[in-house]
Amino acid sequence: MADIIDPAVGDYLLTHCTPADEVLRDLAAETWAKFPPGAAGMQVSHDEGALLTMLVRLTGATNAVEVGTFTGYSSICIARGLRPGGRLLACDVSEEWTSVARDYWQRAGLTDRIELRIAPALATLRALPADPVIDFAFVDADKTGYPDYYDALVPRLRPGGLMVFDNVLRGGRVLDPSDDADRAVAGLNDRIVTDERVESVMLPVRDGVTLIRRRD
Ligand SMILES: C[S@@+](CC[C@H](N)C(=O)[O-])C[C@H]1O[C@@H](n2cnc3c(N)ncnc32)[C@H](O)[C@@H]1O
Repeated sequence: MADIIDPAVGDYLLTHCTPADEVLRDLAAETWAKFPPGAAGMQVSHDEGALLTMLVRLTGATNAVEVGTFTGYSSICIARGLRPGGRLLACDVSEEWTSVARDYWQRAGLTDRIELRIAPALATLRALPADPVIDFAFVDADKTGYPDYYDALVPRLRPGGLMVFDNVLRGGRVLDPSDDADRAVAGLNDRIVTDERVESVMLPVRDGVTLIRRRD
């Protein structure tokens, strides 16, 4: 996905947040070595991962959900921010990609914190209890599914809980959507700002992230 800021500034950002540890560096290197750029490029960047860890910590989360795990970078960042005893439910459809994630969860000592559910994420989310008990959710999967993920997650988010949606700018194409994925994300972006259940802010981090907090 095209960066929306000057690449040189993007590189500067990468070197001005808490550095990635060896596990995350090795995971990024293995992902790029093993998969074609079109797939490897799906991985969240290091600065976005650091942002996720910080947001999870600031939320004091113990119960987190991720939609779109791939090889595991963002899941490690989320799981590391959870309070002791916290759990992350990681949703994906790919055994192949998430087998890399499993290896790195092991290396990071996070296997007791992360449960992987291989199934279409919407079915997984809809099967969760309807109670508002989720503290933190990160959505980074198929873009046409974003509106449904939002609708499944908002009622399950506790008051004060936080959701993060990735790629909300679609390389800037939300201004003039050209395909179904662009239209789905642009439509959801418009809907979120009128949803009185939540407050939100869109940040120009990489391809754009929206932070959505359920009102108290
Ligand atoms: C952009 S990647 C996620 C990147 C990941 N957050 C990371 O940091 O590496 C999108 C992932 O969503 C998964 N995905 C696509 N459609 C899905 C669906 N309907 N349900 C669950 N996962 C899906 C893909 O298999 C892929 O691993």
